[in-house]
Amino acid sequence: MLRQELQQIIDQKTKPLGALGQLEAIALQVGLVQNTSKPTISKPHIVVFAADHGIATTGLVNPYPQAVTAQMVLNFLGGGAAINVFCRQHHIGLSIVDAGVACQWEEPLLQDTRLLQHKIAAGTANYLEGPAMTAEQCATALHKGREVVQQLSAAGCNTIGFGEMGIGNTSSAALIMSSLLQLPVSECVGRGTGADDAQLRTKISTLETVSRLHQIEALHQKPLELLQVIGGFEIAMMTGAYLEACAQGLVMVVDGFITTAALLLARAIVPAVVNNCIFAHCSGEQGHQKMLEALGAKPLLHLDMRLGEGTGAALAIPLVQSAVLFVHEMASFASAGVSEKQ
Ligand SMILES: Cc1cc2ncn([C@H]3O[C@H](COP(=O)(O)O)[C@@H](O)[C@H]3O)c2cc1C
Ligand SMILES: O=C(O)c1cccnc1
Repeated sequence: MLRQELQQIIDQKTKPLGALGQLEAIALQVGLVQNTSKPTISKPHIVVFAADHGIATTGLVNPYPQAVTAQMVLNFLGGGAAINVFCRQHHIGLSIVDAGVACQWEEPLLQDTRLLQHKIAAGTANYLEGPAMTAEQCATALHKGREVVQQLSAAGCNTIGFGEMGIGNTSSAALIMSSLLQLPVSECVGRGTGADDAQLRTKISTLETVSRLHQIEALHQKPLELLQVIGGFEIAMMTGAYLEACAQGLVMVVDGFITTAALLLARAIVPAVVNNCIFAHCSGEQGHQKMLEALGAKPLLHLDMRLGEGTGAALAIPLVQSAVLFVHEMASFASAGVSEKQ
């Protein structure tokens, strides 16, 4: 049995039993995902999906203006965002996807292959007024997310993390969490990019209205409908991306609040998707810890980060690499002539 074989390899390394803690669990998990006693991390990659949210034009749920989404996409392409810094530091590949940013790019950006152009529409519709997207838009977004992962997998990437950029998307994530975990909206909504007390009260009451309007409580076994009525294009593409990464046998490193909400959707569609997931960190966004508990996840890092973009995943990928490297490179008690426990 592979599990026993891997455990034995780990236990025979020159260290007290279990002394590499969570790294040992990760080594075992990566071996099982890759179905080998010699796990490897090759071409680790982060994909940032960017899209706008109709609700963000109201200013009821987001401290920053909608225009920041497009501005941050330009910042990603210019190499100046946090995710750029961490990916450069750790030699992680980075792709930026326009899933539905509310702007018209001009030349030469339209020809710039570093921005994957999968714009479904210029932002979702405002879900205070109706469904965020049509069923067709939702299906197309899921499919595009799958395609992005297929291409990376075909190019030799076996470890992937997802990030997002979309002003207002902590609201979609909170509604997804509320429905799928059957929790009151108020327990799922956090301050996002920094709502003050008054803004937080408005955000909660607005999202409670949305929850009633679309009866999201009743959609907990209908993840696609839920995604369609209150989701975002970046969240839909991430959901498809998780499903494809699972189908391709990739290791997935899960980032923060919004990316975990997309994973909750993917899990509602294919429960086994979580077997391939390593949880990078516990975000400072209220609600993330409860999401992680619901998934039975033990995040690697606790840094009070609440940024998104895949930043937590980028910081955790080196730890996953360390876990795999010790399996390959550490001596065993026998090979190094070290005495075992009496
Ligand atoms: C400059 C800036 C850079 C960011 N990078 C990620 N986010 C994060 O904040 C947004 C969600 O928060 P909310 O729901 O409160 O709008 C997302 O775009 C997320 O990725 C950013 C937000 C800002 C302002
Ligand atoms: O945890 C996250 O991913 C997060 C939290 C707040 C704002 N944006 C992202």
